[in-house]
Amino acid sequence: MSPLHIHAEAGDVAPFVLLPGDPNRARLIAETFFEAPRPYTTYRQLLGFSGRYKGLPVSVQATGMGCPSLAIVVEELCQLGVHTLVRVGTAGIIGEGIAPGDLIVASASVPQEGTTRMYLGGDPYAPCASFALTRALADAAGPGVHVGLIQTEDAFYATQPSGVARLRERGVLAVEMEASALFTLGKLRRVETGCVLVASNHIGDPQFVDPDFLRERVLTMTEAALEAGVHLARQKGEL
Ligand SMILES: O=P(O)(O)O[C@H]1O[C@H](CO)[C@@H](O)[C@H]1O
Ligand SMILES: O=c1cc[nH]c(=O)[nH]1
Repeated sequence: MSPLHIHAEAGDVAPFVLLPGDPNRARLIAETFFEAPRPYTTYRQLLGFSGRYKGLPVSVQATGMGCPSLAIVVEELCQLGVHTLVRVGTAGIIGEGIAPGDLIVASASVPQEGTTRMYLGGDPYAPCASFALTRALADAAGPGVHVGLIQTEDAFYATQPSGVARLRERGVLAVEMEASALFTLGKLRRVETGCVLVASNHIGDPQFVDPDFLRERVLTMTEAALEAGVHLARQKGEL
């Protein structure tokens, strides 16, 4: 039976899934990288596509913006039998030395959001990504990648330039809106999770980087995520 929001059956979705927030990015990824891409869900514009990359069965599934939407999508993907979930997102720059377009692999994320709090009944927790997947993402992203702590937030416009120094002092590299709930659900549902991001703006910038440049960097990020999946599948003898 199909879950409530991801209108798909077991077998429609590959065990390895990329998770962009933006549905147009999901389509771009499927059309650019997948052999024989096929859509499996369009409900609420949470677009999902499956195909193959270098022989590896892969899917890309839009999560929408924010942890509540991501959590619905991740729960339902778990019901459909996935084992690895990689967020491929965009993020605002906090860390020194990070430039627009740079890639960031999140090893953990400060859960400045209500979804993780609700799952854990308010208990303190440290949402972190799966180690082997994170290492594979960092290796595939190559020289210049930033690896470390990020922060996940509910309110895009609440973080202002005046708040950057405080987060920077704590070692936060970037802010975005989904990773901590993904990492938390990964632990709760026993699936592997990782996150790679493109730095899309400085905090407080009235605009994101140039759309053509962002598109090019999104494709570079996505290729790294897919290569990490291929690497891990080969390591496990699945490819
Ligand atoms: O580009 P995506 O993956 O949507 O990620 C970032 O962009 C959105 C905000 O513009 C939020 O979802 C944030 O996490
Ligand atoms: O959450 C986000 C995502 C991109 N850029 C930001 O400034 N914040």
